[in-house]
Amino acid sequence: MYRIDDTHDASLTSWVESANAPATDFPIQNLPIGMFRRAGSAEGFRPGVAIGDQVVDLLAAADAGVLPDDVVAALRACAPGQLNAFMAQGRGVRVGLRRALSQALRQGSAQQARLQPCLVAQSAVELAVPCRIDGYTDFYTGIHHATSVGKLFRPDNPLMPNYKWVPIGYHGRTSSIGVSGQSFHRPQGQIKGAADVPEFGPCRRLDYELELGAFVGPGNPLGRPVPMAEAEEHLFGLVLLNDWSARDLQAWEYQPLGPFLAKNFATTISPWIVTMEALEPFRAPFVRAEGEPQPLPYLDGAENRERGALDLELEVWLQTAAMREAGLPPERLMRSNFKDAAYWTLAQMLAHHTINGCNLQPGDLLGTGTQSGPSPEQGGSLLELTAGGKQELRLSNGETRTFLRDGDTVVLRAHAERPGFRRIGFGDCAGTVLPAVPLSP
Ligand SMILES: O=C(O)/C=C/C(=O)CC(=O)CC(=O)O
Ligand SMILES: [Ca+2]
Ligand SMILES: [Mg+2]
Repeated sequence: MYRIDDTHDASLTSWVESANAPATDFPIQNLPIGMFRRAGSAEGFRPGVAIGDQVVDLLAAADAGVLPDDVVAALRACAPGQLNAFMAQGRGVRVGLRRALSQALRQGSAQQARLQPCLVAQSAVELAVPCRIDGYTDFYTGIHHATSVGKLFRPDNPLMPNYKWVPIGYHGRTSSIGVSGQSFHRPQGQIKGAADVPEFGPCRRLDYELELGAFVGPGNPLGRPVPMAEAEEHLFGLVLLNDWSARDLQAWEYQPLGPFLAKNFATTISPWIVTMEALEPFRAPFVRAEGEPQPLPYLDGAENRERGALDLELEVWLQTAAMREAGLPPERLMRSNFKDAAYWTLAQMLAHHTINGCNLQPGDLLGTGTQSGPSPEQGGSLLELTAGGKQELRLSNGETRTFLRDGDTVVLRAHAERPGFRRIGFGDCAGTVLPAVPLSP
């Protein structure tokens, strides 16, 4: 088990000055991992770590002799643009990288001269989906989201009786997962019309969903469930995830098999994977309130009860085309906290996913489901914030929204903070809606 160590020390500062700014998402205590290349170049994407407004080129750092041998071997085993071989190694190698970089990037480090040439400005790079994602599963752990969306879709039966026993999920699609900066065309399809005869056209109720995505590190062999006591060892780290949703397509198509074309046209993730180690100081007890069903034994465990939850602030911001043209920044629509929103922990999602023998693989992505807070203004989707499209949201520039318009950019943000520790951020997860593509005749 990994616990807080000197890499979390709040007094640590870096010789990369921008990493010491109080508002940075990427202080020396974070060290998230992503895939980058110089903007506009045709070179392969390579592994990097964000520090302040810079990226440490990890292969260059390996050549400079700054990283331990097992870390270097795992990084060199990665195919271009694919972190999977590194992810497969598990916690030991990941902690080795964290400790080595924490030492080398510290103020006063003797390795500064060797590491300095391995830095590239974030403003000069482009980022990619960090690994090959063979499997993507989206859970439904946000109980406030499940209850309010359930009321809209099924007024008599909002929260199904299985909800408090089974971490509900569905298998999503990997081909349309993109990284922050992704833009996508408004989907079109079948929309429920009068008398159960559908209309065809562009989605009129386009929405976002505020989620976290957990990347799997080491996988499990087919037929061998991961017990709760080992589940955390299979988690690599977290990103933000926007599960763009076409609510009108969804309402018509979802019964009986669940989401299909309403959710597979685009999914946007943030580029930097914040490791489980960086989040260590923000673990929180997982408590089931009095009177709630206790998890079945295969979803229960001492470590999960003690520290299965995560204290993470989540936010949704919107920048409309008019705001952009007027030079106005995005505006915050809501905030929630993962520990108040999720009915199941990451470890429970992972253990449940494998209990039937299903094999997870390094680089698989588990979406948490929409993380709405307990009060109505904490909805993690427009569907909730506008009561199903019935109450317009008024923006500070005078515009209104029920659902997304073409040109809208949605930005998800997250950070963890706690007295005595540095604030850890995730960077932006931004995506923009483009107009629907007319069908060719
Ligand atoms: O049928 C329903 O109740 C709703 C299903 C979903 O919206 C699926 C989903 O993406 C769940 C989530 O993000 O929490
Ligand atoms: Ca979702
Ligand atoms: Mg999606």
